[in-house]
Amino acid sequence: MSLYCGIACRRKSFWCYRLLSTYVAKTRYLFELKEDDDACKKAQQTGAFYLFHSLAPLLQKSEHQYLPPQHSLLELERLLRKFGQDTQRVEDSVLIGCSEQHEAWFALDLCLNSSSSINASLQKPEMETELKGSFIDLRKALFWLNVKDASLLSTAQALLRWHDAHQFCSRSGQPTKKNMAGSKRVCPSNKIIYYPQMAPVVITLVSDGTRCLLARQSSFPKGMYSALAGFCDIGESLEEAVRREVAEEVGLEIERLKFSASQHWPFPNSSLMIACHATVKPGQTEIQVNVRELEAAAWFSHDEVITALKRNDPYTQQQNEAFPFWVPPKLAIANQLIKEWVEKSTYSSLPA
Ligand SMILES: NC(=O)C1=CN([C@@H]2O[C@H](COP(=O)(O)OP(=O)(O)OC[C@H]3O[C@@H](n4cnc5c(N)ncnc54)[C@H](OP(=O)(O)O)[C@@H]3O)[C@@H](O)[C@H]2O)C=CC1
Ligand SMILES: [Mg+2]
Repeated sequence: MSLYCGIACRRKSFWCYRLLSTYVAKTRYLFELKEDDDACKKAQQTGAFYLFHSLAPLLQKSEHQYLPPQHSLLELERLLRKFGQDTQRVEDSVLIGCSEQHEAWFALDLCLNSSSSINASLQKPEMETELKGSFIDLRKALFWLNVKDASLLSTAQALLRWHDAHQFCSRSGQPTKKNMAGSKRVCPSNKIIYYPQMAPVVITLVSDGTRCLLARQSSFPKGMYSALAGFCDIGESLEEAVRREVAEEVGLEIERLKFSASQHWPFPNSSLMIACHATVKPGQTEIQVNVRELEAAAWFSHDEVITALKRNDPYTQQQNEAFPFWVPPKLAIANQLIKEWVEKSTYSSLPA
């Protein structure tokens, strides 16, 4: 009897998928592909591949949107041959999800980890012509992609980057070997298993009751302000990390904290963003910017924030000299926090 669902029908697969809900069946199928290299290799035969070049996803423009094209295994092998690469490179691909019909989705970077990466790098324009698309920086692409594709490509980029950066065992110095799905790497000499990692990051929208606090780093695109964010230190709870980050960055003490949501964020090295709302102690609103961390921080009114939320796609708006105040794109959790604050302030200002 199956350990997981009590169904006595283990055959070739781990479980009898027929008897499970669509979501559970999909989850169990992905689990099987991660655990079983043969099942994963088999899934590649009927799977779909998303292509990257130096971590930039391939996108095609169609009417008013950008879409990441899918390639079958046969098409991918033809392309690899055409680009002078070994078809064995398919095994460098990573599993990133599957459809409800169990078509497995993989991602492969045509440049990273290629034995001829210099050639692959030079060939980029030829590849783009052949593929009828462009490899676009993911930070920019996030403005143009729908939620589903953005999430899939973010996972893919994070996983491809992790594999590229973890090719050697930190104990033995020997090359590590990826499993077929790319859910782990193993050192053949000492059997140490390495799993892809995410760094926990807190992101907090601080409010004084009528205004919210937004800040910018010098590395942000011009005019963009976001909620305060910071990596959790070893040994800290989520609450301690938020309290410390707010004190460190803007010199304020927070009073109340409320969890909002979380999000995987692929930049710079895969973070788990944990988003919260916080309030400061009454009357204690004087900001002291830590200039080693931030370029500027300020309180913004409800109306200013509403105007900023309406300014989307600043990459196409930066035509003139002046850069208006704007906030991170819809797909960033900072945007969600800011929207929640605006909605809450709007409702609370309505007469009872
Ligand atoms: N999705 C969203 O809505 C948003 C996401 N973010 C993300 O949040 C993250 C954290 O924000 P940020 O304000 O930069 O963080 P911090 O305020 O913690 O400052 C970053 C500094 O912390 C150091 N650091 C400590 N631990 C790590 C680690 N595990 N990885 C990388 N750097 C570390 C780095 O120092 P050094 O560089 O000297 O090594 C870096 O300069 C960013 O990666 C950003 O992309 C931010 C805002 C919005
Ligand atoms: Mg910070």
